[in-house]
Amino acid sequence: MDLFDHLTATAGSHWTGYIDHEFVRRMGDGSLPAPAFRRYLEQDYLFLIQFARANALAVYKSRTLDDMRAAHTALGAILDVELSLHVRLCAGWGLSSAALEAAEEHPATLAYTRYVLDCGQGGDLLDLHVALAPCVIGYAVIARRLAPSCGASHPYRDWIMEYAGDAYQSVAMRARAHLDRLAQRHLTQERAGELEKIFATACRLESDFWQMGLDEPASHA
Ligand SMILES: Cc1ncc(CO)c(N)n1
Repeated sequence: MDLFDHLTATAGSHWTGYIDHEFVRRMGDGSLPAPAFRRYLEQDYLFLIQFARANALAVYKSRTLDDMRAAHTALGAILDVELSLHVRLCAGWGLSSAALEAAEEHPATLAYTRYVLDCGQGGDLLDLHVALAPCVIGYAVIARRLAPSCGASHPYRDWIMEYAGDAYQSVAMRARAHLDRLAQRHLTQERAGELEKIFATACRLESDFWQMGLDEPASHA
């Protein structure tokens, strides 16, 4: 069992509530209303910007070149791949770059992103990577579960295939392996409880992020 398996097991319903959230299920069966998805896409653009900052913080917090390179690679993947794909996906859903730039952060976006940044600022690199694990690795798990039921005309195919595709899956696998290397160096019995709490909190905040899409669908477009 690696650290990620341990964290998902101890997070229990916080983890399953996140990966099995109604938003995810309805995205999977195609019944998610388009305005809910648009709201999610708009806020996820703002999320990704803060997520890039969190990875930049991981570069800064690194004490070894291996850690620094791992965070730098993740930062590059967000800035050069994920954000460009996201902006293109948004355009396909009627959200222009101007609309994305004018969007304001929803409290659920603020809460989640600043929580992750605070874990990194107040803690060390392991705290930060544990706070990031539900995002990076969680999305790979979610998309892999949705992919088999995703036919050619599925409305959310582009999103599902982006995260289920080899490029993203290997980013997530590398993050998972790196998390385990960090744990081997820094995880002590005394720290375990605190890290489990960080992971479970991040899962709850991811669930709130899905819920925001359902509760506050985009009014425009
Ligand atoms: C809210 C959220 N969590 C994780 C990811 C994966 O990068 C994302 N794009 N958005």
